[in-house]
Amino acid sequence: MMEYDIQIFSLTKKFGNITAVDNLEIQVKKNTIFGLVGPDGAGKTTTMRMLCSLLVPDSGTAQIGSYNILKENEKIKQDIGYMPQRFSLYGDLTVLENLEFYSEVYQISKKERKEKIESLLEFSNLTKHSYKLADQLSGGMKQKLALSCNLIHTPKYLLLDEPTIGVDPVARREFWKILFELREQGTTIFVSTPYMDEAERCDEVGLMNKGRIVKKDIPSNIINNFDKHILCVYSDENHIARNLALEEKYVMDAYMLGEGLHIVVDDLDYASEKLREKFNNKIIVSSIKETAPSLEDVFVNIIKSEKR
Ligand SMILES: Nc1ncnc2c1ncn2[C@@H]1O[C@H](COP(=O)(O)OP(=O)(O)OP(=O)(O)O)[C@@H](O)[C@H]1O
Repeated sequence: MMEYDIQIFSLTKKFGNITAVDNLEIQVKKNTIFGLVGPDGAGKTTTMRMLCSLLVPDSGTAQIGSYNILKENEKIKQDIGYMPQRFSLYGDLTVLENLEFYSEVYQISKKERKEKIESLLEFSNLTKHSYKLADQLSGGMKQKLALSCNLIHTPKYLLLDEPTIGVDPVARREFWKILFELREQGTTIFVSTPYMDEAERCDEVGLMNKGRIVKKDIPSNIINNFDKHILCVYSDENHIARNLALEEKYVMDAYMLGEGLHIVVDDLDYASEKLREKFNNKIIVSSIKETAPSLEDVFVNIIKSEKR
């Protein structure tokens, strides 16, 4: 039996002189969640559109299950659920009517339809909202309905393009609970996300930049293999602290993350002593100490070092 459900081989797509996807190679194991993260314009959407045969690559190919995206594009569509960034729900139709509409699109037989819709409503906690108009749902509920519409034909592979963008953290967590359940049921999920807490929940995560994967591993490995130290500074004037830090040769980078200023260094003891001296009399520092790197720290550093 094949170990991988999604295999991408040297996939490339150009738009004029922009190489949106550049010789991309990714393998996604069966029954796992693969997370794609990266700055705007990295090529995530273009990759997904090629994977579900909505866009023809310039070169390279991909295999989804036993299907090749170039040769069996119609068959692939039956096995894939693809939720684009702007998935269209019909706002003036109810939750139930939206699901009925998509059952029609996917030609689900009348017999199967009722049962499938009921189970999806249940699954996504929308049963008691089924007579609400889609327009009247909260952002989180809209996304759950959109996901349900994409599950109506019981796809084996799910491609989700930033499915929780703009959704509040509690609703995002609930959305991810559904993804975990789908994984339990045997679905392989390829999801892009701008949120690092979501990236950390994936079995494997790929950082994409300028059309290429620049880092790919299980999230804990990415964090543990980071070979620099992070000093976290809390002060009354974080932007001044940042500018002062950036003047120093031994400081590789400094940026705000959450409430604190993160300063990237090689030699922790040397840097913290030097920085204390530098900040002294200029700003009030309430704390300066090492903090464990997060996935976001690692990614910020990789993307910045690529720019340099
Ligand atoms: N149809 C198109 N015509 C021309 N250029 C395009 C087209 N689609 C994408 N691009 C360009 O290709 C690059 C990759 O875009 P893509 O949308 O795949 O990135 P992304 O990582 O999904 O970013 P975002 O998170 O902002 O959607 C960008 O430079 C974009 O401007």
